[in-house]
Amino acid sequence: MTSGGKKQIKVGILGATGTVGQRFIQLLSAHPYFKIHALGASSRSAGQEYAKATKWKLNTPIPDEIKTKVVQECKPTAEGFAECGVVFSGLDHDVAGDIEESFRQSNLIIFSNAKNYRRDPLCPLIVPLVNPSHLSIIAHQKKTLGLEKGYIVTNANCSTTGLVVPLAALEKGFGPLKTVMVTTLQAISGSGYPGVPSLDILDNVVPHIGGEEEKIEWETNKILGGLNSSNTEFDLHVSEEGKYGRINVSATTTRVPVIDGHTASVSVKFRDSKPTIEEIQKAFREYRCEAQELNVPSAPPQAIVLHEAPDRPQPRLDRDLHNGACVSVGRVRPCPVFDVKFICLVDNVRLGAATSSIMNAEIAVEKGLIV
Ligand SMILES: NC(=O)C1=CN([C@@H]2O[C@H](COP(=O)(O)OP(=O)(O)OC[C@H]3O[C@@H](n4cnc5c(N)ncnc54)[C@H](OP(=O)(O)O)[C@@H]3O)[C@@H](O)[C@H]2O)C=CC1
Ligand SMILES: N[C@@H](CC(=O)OP(=O)(O)O)C(=O)O
Repeated sequence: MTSGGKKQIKVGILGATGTVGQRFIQLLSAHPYFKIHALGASSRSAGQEYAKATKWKLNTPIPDEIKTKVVQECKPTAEGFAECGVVFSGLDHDVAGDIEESFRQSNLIIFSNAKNYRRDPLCPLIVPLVNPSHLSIIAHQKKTLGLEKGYIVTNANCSTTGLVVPLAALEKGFGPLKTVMVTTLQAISGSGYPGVPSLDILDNVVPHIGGEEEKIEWETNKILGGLNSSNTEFDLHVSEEGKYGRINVSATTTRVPVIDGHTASVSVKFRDSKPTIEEIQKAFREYRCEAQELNVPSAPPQAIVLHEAPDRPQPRLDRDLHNGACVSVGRVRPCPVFDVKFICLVDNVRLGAATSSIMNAEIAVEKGLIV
């Protein structure tokens, strides 16, 4: 089948019944490059029609052609997966490691939301509005593992995703950063379904999300860092020549009674420069990235939407901008301790998860890594 003159690639979705899986289905149900071919979830869901297996929570209906599709077990040999040109994973991290590896070993291409392979030295950790150049390590991943076709690409933790886009704009405009302090206010949907009990989150703020702070502190440096000249090793933001060093990132993460949309309060110190607030606002406004240059279908017209009003961004008002594929930034102001501080907002299930995986795969198609 073709769409817009291009042959559509059959795709599978692992964890198709979950919070991220549902977004995959919504976003892929009318996609110009990809056509949903196989759905996988746990043995609790396998063998059932999708509409019966899932607790659909989105405000658009389950696409008709998906409703009656039978959910498979997450095995590369299960019906449909072998023909898939890409397999998207929204699997729980407890099971993602082994399942994604079994798909890779079967020479399938995985774009994963789970944390399991983000720190793997062979796997790119890609925020599509920041570092798709890291896809260049794929040849090395396949060669090292002796695989002709299979590989794994990961996308970042959802809060990290919202943070690194404005940080990338700052580094692009004014050179390396030295220190970042970030405090998040994270939506309930970030913990999947059914997630945080209502008696814990209503009328409350929970000042702890297990493992989240360490992920933000570590992932930021892999994403904003580079690859060596032979495309075989990530520098984790430490350049050989000493031009830049690891960014010190300190994160505090909290859960708040918002359904979708992670907000973060960020303070930044530059390593060498001292731009004005107007120059920083201009850098945010004018930030452009490779996904936009390649004009892939999910790339937002603006990677960063800069809000002028003093009470924006807000999750309820701003998370749907550009179909949840951009980062909103506002309240850019001087920081009396560091150099600048601002607020950012990301839709945690779209750009923070499913949209990033899809955009990464679109970029991989454009780079000839998926055929
Ligand atoms: N929600 C978010 O904002 C974000 C989530 N992520 C990551 O994405 C992944 C999915 O998260 P989310 O959608 O929120 O989680 P959910 O809990 O909502 O969904 C989990 C999915 O994993 C499946 N699953 C669970 N156990 C097994 C198993 N043993 N074998 C096969 N499938 C299994 C579930 O199937 P079943 O319905 O049959 O139980 C379900 O489809 C996680 O790794 C998460 O960390 C990343 C960024 C943001
Ligand atoms: N921990 C995130 C969501 C998530 O699953 O993150 P990760 O993919 O990094 O495990 C949240 O609670 O909002």
